[in-house]
Amino acid sequence: MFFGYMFVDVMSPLQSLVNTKLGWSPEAFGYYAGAEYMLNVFGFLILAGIILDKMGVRFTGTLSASVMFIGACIKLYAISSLFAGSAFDQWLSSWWVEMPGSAKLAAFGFTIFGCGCEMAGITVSKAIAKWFEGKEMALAMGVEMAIARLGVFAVLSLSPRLADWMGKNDPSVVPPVAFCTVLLLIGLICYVVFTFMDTNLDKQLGASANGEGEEEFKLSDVGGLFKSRLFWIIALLCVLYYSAIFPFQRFGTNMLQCNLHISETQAADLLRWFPIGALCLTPPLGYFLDRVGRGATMLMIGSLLLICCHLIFALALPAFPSQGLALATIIVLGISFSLVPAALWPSVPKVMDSRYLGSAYSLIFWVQNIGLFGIPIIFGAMLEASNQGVTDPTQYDYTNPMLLFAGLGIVALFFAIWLKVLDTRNGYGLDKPNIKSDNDAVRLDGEA
Ligand SMILES: NCCCC[C@H](NC(=O)[C@@H](N)CC(=O)O)C(=O)O
Repeated sequence: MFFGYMFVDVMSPLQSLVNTKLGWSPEAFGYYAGAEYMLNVFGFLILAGIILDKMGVRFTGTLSASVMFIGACIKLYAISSLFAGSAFDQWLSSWWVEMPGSAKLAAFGFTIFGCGCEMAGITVSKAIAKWFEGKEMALAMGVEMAIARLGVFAVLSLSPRLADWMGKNDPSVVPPVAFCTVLLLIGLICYVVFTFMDTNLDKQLGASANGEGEEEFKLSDVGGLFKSRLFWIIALLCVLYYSAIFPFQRFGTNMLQCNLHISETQAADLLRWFPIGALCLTPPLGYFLDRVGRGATMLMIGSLLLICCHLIFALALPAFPSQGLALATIIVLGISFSLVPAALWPSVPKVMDSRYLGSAYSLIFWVQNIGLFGIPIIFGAMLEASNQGVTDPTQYDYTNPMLLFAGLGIVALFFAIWLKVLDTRNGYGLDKPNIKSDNDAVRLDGEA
């Protein structure tokens, strides 16, 4: 997940470079960014859930890491000089001309990568549930997410610098993307190593031949989930919250550059503190959740902080272009980005039957992906509409698109409050600790 998240955001700090070098408009960049989720939105994630439940974490993880690598290779080719000016490029550029050929092919590669990455996301959640059942599951998920955030931090730091690899006078998008593609290959090898460890775990547990697939995926469970009010509250909270987070990560560098009138590298250096805040806080919050609880409250506070931060970016930062204000807001947004993920993902097993937990995760990811696909496109279009006639990509006005993020946060807060009310009324235990008694622990020490 570390290398996967690096690849997801490798182009985020390079928006203006991509604009000048490859001719991608903000709208084209928005389409490219949304492409990661396209096939997932059109049902791939549901299929991924079925594959995961049928084939288990070893097969699905290896498959997803391979798909991520293949998608990355396509994207690398799309932005390279090998593709530029080729007959394929000319043909791709000849239709839907607002979207250059390189952007179309890169978006296609990103779509393939996105299928692998999201499949890996649900597989990792299921693997953690398998390895840490009855133990510190929230802490384990928190550490996994922290490692992923470290990847975002690393890539925001490295990407602009790698772009200058050939010299500051001739920056290029190719070195950072090539670097992250190689990392994905290393990630695939790491997962293959994990499959041997997982086989050993099954042997230790005396599990059946493949030790997996206990939770059969039933289509009727999907129907049941769609009829569940609780499922929709969680899924909608998830999509609204994350739609104001991940797309922000992608456009944030340019937003800071435009508001603060600083270089791309300086802006990326500021933005990288956002995942760092989340990196530091998500594991301790997972630990807290395992032992003390307060998951539903954390979801409310996290949504509230999100709204405040995006309102500051939209309204206060253009009026008071201070790096200090930007940094403080980024850090608070990082705190919000710890509270909600730390509480959200371990809450799902509390309210969903373990029989269809894998399917529940994949369906929540699916609903979430619809937002992650659509919002960057809407955001890019709003940015373009608010900046008619602006040709310099460092002079955009980000007020309206940032207000969109704040609006998403307001609706997310509404769902967080609703969840808290239902939890108080029906006693789902979302505010209760995960670990009831250390004596209940199973799996790692093999004792029931
Ligand atoms: N094991 C993964 C838990 C979910 C982590 C969560 N990621 C997502 O929700 C992804 N579907 C989003 C994406 O890949 O863009 C996170 O907080 O990072």
